[in-house]
Amino acid sequence: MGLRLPLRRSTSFTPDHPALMELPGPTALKMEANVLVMGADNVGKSALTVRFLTRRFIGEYGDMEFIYSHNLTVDGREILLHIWDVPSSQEQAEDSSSEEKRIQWADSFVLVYSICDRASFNILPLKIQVIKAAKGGQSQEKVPIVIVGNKRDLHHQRVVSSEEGRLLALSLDCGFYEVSAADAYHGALMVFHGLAKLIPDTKLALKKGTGFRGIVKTMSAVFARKRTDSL
Ligand SMILES: Nc1nc2c(ncn2[C@@H]2O[C@H](COP(=O)(O)OP(=O)(O)OP(=O)(O)O)[C@@H](O)[C@H]2O)c(=O)[nH]1
Repeated sequence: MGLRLPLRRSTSFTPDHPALMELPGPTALKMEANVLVMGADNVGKSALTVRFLTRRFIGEYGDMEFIYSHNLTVDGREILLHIWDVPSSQEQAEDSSSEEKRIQWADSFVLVYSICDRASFNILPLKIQVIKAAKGGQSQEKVPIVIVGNKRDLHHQRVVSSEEGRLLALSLDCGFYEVSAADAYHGALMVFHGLAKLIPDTKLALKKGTGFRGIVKTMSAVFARKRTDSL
């Protein structure tokens, strides 16, 4: 099977939440960060991402893989987020080294589960352990991770309580949000805004090579070995 690089899309963003109305002053810092959206299949990773980027919920998202670039202003810092949403079908077709390389690419992580799907919640501790092992190493610096319980609108099908989600996040030192990508935009906004707040300036440093060319280069590195294997 041929391998393809994720397409890159840019979106513009005008905050409308009062907390986000802080316009950057002339000395505002411009920074970049890579965000990896992870979780089990069908939990709403694409719905959450697309809701944040476009404010819309379109229902079905297919299997397209994108890196989206999107500006967000947080605490006077203008941050260009590069958000990589990996369809689970893609993940399942890969070996674990691809996931490891994506984790290395990312500075911060959104881990999504569905409140109606216990298994999607149960896999999170292991995923977070893998992320922390790969990113944390010997460093004491906290890895920016938010856990998101999605599909909050389906309360009659709920099998994971809010308390369980909150406790897991607390025990793993992560942010926590419960949202419905289907119902509202602000939950999705709060997820990415909250994540951006967790990213320290040291990780947001103006990194050469995180622009498009850098991403393509990184993606090429991620898939180079597989492409070679498939030749
Ligand atoms: N009721 C409800 N349905 C949702 C919500 N978010 C997503 N969905 C639905 O759940 C299904 C899966 O959503 P996706 O965004 O494609 O999920 P995904 O995690 O990206 O899925 P994969 O492609 O398997 O990785 C779709 O039918 C969505 O319409 C939500 O908040 N509420």
